[in-house]
Amino acid sequence: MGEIIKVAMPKGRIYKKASALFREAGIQIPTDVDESRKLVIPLPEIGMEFILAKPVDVPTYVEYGVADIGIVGKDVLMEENRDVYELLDLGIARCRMSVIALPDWKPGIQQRVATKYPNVASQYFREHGQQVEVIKLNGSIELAPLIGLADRIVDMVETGQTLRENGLVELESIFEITSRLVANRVSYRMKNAEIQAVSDALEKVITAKNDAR
Ligand SMILES: Nc1ncnc2c1ncn2[C@@H]1O[C@H](COP(=O)(O)OP(=O)(O)OP(=O)(O)O)[C@@H](O)[C@H]1O
Ligand SMILES: O=P(O)(O)OC[C@H]1O[C@H](OP(=O)(O)OP(=O)(O)O)[C@H](O)[C@@H]1O
Repeated sequence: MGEIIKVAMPKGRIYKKASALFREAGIQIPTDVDESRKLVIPLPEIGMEFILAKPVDVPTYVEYGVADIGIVGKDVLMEENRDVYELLDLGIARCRMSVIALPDWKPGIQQRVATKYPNVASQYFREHGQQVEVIKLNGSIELAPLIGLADRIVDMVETGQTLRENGLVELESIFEITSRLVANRVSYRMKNAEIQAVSDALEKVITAKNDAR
């Protein structure tokens, strides 16, 4: 028997997609974690222990080594800038990070930008030589231009439904987002066989899916 791998799993929309992927890879992880309030879930039968975390905190648990591996969106990795080893692009929870505004938006001096991703937004506007004031929000970002808090927002677009229903337009897509498998750098060395086996099993399923496209 190998060592137990501690896995930081994000609660919410990624969990559902990730659990489906794990199961396709032959790793029978539970699908009903949302129905319980339990946060640490021992799964000795598959050599794992799940830590159910808020998505944005996953890289923190992995960097500090309290989780050996984790699943997290590229958006969070870009924003949090934690020292973790990115093992695999899982290809799930696909969306993009974009700059968004009302259709009549015009460039101006010292504009305000609202976002859940202040580091990503600040870097983007710095690189584009635009001076903006970045305002951090925690959700419903699309509200900000509608009610005059900000001129533009930086947020995720998946289907575009939120934009359409609020009369907003995408000015530019900054980068593509999918969920990633990440590992703690020390764990990756110490529990290499176990972690690599999980990564390989997932990669096989992802490659088969890509080939079928
Ligand atoms: N509309 C979307 N389509 C696809 N993936 C998305 C979408 N929105 C977010 N994601 C991905 O899912 C991750 C988690 O999003 P989710 O909405 O579950 O959590 P959250 O809003 O950060 O957390 P919480 O709801 O607990 O505050 C994001 O970091 C991103 O990678
Ligand atoms: O293009 P769409 O398919 O409409 O998806 C994009 C929306 O999904 C995310 O919001 P989420 O559901 O996480 O809500 P919140 O960030 O406002 O809490 C994102 O912040 C957008 O608002």
